[in-house]
Amino acid sequence: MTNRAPRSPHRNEGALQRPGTPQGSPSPPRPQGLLSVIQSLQGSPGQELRIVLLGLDNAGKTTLLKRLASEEVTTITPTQGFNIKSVHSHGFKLNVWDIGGQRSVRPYWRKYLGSTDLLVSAGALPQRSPCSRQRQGGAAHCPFCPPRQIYVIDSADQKRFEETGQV
Ligand SMILES: Nc1nc2c(ncn2[C@@H]2O[C@H](COP(=O)(O)OP(=O)(O)OP(=O)(O)O)[C@@H](O)[C@H]2O)c(=O)[nH]1
Ligand SMILES: [Mg+2]
Repeated sequence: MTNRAPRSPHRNEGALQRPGTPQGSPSPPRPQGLLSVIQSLQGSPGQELRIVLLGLDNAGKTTLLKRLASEEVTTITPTQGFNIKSVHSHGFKLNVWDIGGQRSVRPYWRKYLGSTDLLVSAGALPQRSPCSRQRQGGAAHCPFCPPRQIYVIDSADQKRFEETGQV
């Protein structure tokens, strides 16, 4: 049994900010959920998409992955490396990579980010992480992993996950 740190405050830290939203200004109404973003992506033949879940430890990535795969979420331990699941949803084959967020794993994040269709950021990413610059303005492109879309999970998403189990 692994001792977990208390829930970290970073779960929702910055999560209300969409990419490029200036700090301090009110968030604009969120026009679409994660499913809508997935549906907006034109996948390869067979509508196969590579989705990477990235975020600090304890942000809820593995929980989200399990919910996507309609699995029980009672036994969740910190992810040491990564988990991958293929989920069929709404005509898409979603290859979802859940990357561990602990500090010891973060140096390896960029190795998982090549050819990514959709990066789902669970809460704020550290300033020096591969994709953090994209979230801060949209102009600077990460040389390692230009995903086609970035979606930042916000508190409304968290609430919806908890209440309905839907993305
Ligand atoms: N209240 C609440 N708790 C959640 C939610 N999602 C996950 N949790 C809990 O938060 C804890 C951490 O969730 P994980 O899914 O393991 O977090 P993670 O981002 O995968 O963490 P690492 O694998 O360490 O990077 C678990 O105890 C979950 O039950 C959520 O939406 N709401
Ligand atoms: Mg995990």
